[in-house]
Amino acid sequence: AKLRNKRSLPLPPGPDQLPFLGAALQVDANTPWLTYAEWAANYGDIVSCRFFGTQVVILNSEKVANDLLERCSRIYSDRAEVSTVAMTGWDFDFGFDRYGNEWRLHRRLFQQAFREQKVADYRSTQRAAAHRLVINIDRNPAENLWDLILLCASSSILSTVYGYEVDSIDDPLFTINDKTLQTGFPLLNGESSIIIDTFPFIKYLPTWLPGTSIVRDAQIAKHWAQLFVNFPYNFTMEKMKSNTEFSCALSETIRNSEENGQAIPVYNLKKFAATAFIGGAETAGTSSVLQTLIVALLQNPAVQKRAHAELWAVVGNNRLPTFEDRPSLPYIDALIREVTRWNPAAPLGLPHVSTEDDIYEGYFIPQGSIMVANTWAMSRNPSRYPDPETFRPERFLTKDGELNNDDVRFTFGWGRRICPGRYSAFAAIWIAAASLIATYAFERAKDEHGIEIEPTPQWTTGLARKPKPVPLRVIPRFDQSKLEQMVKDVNDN
Ligand code: HEM
Repeated sequence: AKLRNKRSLPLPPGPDQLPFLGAALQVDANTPWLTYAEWAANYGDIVSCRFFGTQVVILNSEKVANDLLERCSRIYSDRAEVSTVAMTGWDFDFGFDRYGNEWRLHRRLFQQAFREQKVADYRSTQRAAAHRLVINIDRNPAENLWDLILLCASSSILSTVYGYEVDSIDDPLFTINDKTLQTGFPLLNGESSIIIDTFPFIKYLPTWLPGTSIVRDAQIAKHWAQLFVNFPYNFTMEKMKSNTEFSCALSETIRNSEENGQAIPVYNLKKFAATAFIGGAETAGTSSVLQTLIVALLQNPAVQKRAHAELWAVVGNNRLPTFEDRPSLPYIDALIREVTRWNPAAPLGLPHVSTEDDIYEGYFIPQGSIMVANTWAMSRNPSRYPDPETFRPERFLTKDGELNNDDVRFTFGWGRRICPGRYSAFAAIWIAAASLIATYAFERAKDEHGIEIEPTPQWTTGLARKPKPVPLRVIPRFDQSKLEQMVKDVNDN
């Protein structure tokens, strides 16, 4: 009887539905978060709709997302079955795992390696990657900046996880990383998955038939995904054999588990490590935040000036910033928080799925609902962030210039699924940002008439939102030998 009562309650309000398609045609596929924000204005903080057969619930405020995904995390921590994930070999990423014991094991391994107290161990690695970035910028044309940032993010995480050192864009692992993202990522969106779910027989057709391009593309993506998982893993195994002192997050995990007498299967070890690699290198991660930072600096010269002035006052002109300077540089932290708020790297987070029927504020939320937290709408909440489109790091400072306690946690997800890489991510981003701003000025490019070109990037769409490269000029603040000397000084100390 109780169940019947529940089911007689209304679903949360939402837009009109078409038979079969539901509300699918009303959503702007490039910027769904904007459509959802419009619905929020019409229907409120919790909106329901159907896409094809699937029940979707969109959470537009931090309060509602907290009430459900955080406080009732026990029943809101599953993920959707996205058929293209396995087809592309991207099931190496446990972020896509269904809620259950296997996910729990991966999550536990990950948290041991990336918990808040542990990530201080990775500082020298993160610093080395940031220094390599500023040296590489000196030696490369400005057009390469986006690649060099990706290289910095990948090399930092590769060194942390696998003890693998990448120095240049020519490293084979950098190519594998790049190809994995380029071939896999476009197929992981809802559209490709819906095509396969709606017409599952496509999977079984010979790939030369027209209409099977998704299947063909998925085979290529899978090839790269397998290299992505196996190549660095095999590297670490070889190193561990030849050098008993060799240490990285993966080797530590293996040695700890052997000491506890609970050896972990290779499949799970590979997945734990590859998930850290993909999270650290790209998806929503470090590189897209740094690229967005560059766009923000170009668009807001006064912000760049203030950030550099703070660095100059604290660090001076004879050395590079280090993690020890961090407490004295609150504006740099405020700047990074503002970057993640202003253009959240994952505007709709990563959807959760509910595993039981539930009731919230008189509305029925059926089991199996896809729960989408609209991070974008939360970042535009005018009562918390007045004039939300304006880029203003001061939002995160108190009157006395200290960091306030808004740590933009909502940009990292919710409950049991909250991003477990967030401490490591913020540290890696911090040292890279401080090093970049201390050593270079980023200025707008000029056209042939000497007129500045507006730095308005195109943004990628899909799960992760990041800016495509913008034209710019990169002006060194030090000559090359001085820069190299300062890098050397840090390493010698
Ligand atoms: C600023 C950079 C980053 C942002 C904004 C970010 C954001 C997110 C978000 C929104 C989620 C989904 C959470 C949810 O389901 O509620 C997530 C999940 C995840 N992130 Fe991050 N992330 C970042 C960096 C990283 C890094 C550097 C790593 C790895 C070292 C990482 C590893 C993961 C993993 C493993 C998950 C899946 C967790 C699970 O499903 O249990 N992330 N991240």
